[in-house]
Amino acid sequence: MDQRMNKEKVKDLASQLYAAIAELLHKAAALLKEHKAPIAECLVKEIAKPAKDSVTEIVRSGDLVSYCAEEGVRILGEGKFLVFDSFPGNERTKYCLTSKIPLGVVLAIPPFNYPVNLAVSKIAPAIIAGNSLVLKPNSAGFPKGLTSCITGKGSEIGDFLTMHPGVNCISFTGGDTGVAISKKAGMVPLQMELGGKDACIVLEDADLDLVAANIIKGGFSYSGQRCTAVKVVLAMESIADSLVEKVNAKVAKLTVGPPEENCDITPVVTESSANFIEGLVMHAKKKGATFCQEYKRDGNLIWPLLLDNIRPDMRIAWEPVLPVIRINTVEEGIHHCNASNFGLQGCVFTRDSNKAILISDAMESGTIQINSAPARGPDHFPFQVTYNSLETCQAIFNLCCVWISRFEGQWNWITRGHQQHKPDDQGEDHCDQLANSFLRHGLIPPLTSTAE
Ligand SMILES: NC(=O)C1=CN([C@@H]2O[C@H](COP(=O)(O)OP(=O)(O)OC[C@H]3O[C@@H](n4cnc5c(N)ncnc54)[C@H](OP(=O)(O)O)[C@@H]3O)[C@@H](O)[C@H]2O)C=CC1
Ligand SMILES: O=C(O)[C@H](O)COP(=O)(O)O
Repeated sequence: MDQRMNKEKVKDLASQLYAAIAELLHKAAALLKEHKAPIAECLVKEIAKPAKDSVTEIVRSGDLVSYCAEEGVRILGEGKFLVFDSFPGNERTKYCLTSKIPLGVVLAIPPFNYPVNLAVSKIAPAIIAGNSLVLKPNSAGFPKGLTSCITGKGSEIGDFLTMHPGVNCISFTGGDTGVAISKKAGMVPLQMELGGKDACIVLEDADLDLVAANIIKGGFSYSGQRCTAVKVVLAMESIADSLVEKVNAKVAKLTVGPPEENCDITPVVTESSANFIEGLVMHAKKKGATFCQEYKRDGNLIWPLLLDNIRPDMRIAWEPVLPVIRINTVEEGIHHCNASNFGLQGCVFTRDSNKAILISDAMESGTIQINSAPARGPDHFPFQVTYNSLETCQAIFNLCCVWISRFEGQWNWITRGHQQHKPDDQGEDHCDQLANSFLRHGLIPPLTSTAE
């Protein structure tokens, strides 16, 4: 009896769910912004992100949480209404209503480089859509059970989490690890944002001052460790000398040192990262690349370096090291860009808008910026990717499809369409799952048995 009453209560609450969660998210956003200074300090200490960029990341994350709350209530409130006779051979005897329902438990795994922003970009959409969430590695501020945090090394606990039968969706951002996860995870929806090899194609007619400024911003901010960093410059031979000169002049002005002092270039995240970069630099040197600056390293701190006359047979370096490949035709540039499997973003610099559009179309990357460096933000813009960067979309819900038959003047609800969630060990049905979801959200009190 109590169970039934609670299920009724769940139905009553359904219309309030999104609005109630949106309120929680707005509170979380306000908390994030209120505590931006101590949280940013953690980023400075843990990942050596320059202090001002760390604060920006927290503020931007707060804004994103609020944005998800606002958009979520609108988007999730929308459904579809289809009529049977819109497909050949049918009469209007049936209708179909679709709405969105939660997937269940979402496992969120963000990377090191935007630990707050890329965590909230998974948390907020999952939560507003009515899911509960397990985050590796951090989370706070929601009712008990709605979000959980499991810390540990990915190499040790990763398989346990990603192959856990209670997980209904995995939202991952990182490198090749995502490819391995996709092979192990089985039949759960995956949202993957993986690495990018973002190319910057520069044509003869480009505004070279603008290009140089964007190469510096795109290639060297957070020491080149953004997935949207410019990773290779593909410059037409006729302007390459002039462009390299302008970029070099700006590289010389970059400050190098600790994140606390807001230096432009700060230590890369781990010693193994620094060793990896050094390996690539040494390989390029052996193969005859032109070093525009002296290669300099102190521990994990690597001074910014532009490597000119890079050829495709060199294992091209990135992070605070930026390679320049000189090209003679646009086709050559497109070919180098498309040789990578990591088509996250790219950019084209030219004054010719027709060419810009044609080249953008030919570049096999999710997003191409014209006359501007690659960037994910503003965070509400679509962030499309191709190939091993995989599909990206942070909205997390199932489409709940309801067919309605009109039969002899009556409306019959005949089926509830697909639900991709895995039933748990207790064989929860959809309504139980919703009820438990509400419980987890703290929107209804726990069931108490009055039967005895
Ligand atoms: N496309 C995009 O939007 C973005 C992509 N990136 C990419 O992320 C990469 C850098 O981030 P990084 O953190 O080094 O990436 P990794 O792929 O190494 O790690 C990403 C996350 O996965 C965890 N992990 C590691 N092994 C496993 C496993 N077996 N199962 C489950 N989880 C696991 C890591 O935990 P642990 O740290 O404990 O190992 C970490 O939390 C770069 O390639 C960058 O291009 C970064 C930002 C945005
Ligand atoms: O994916 C990343 O590395 C960050 O989300 C980059 O965001 P940005 O390009 O807006 O700095």
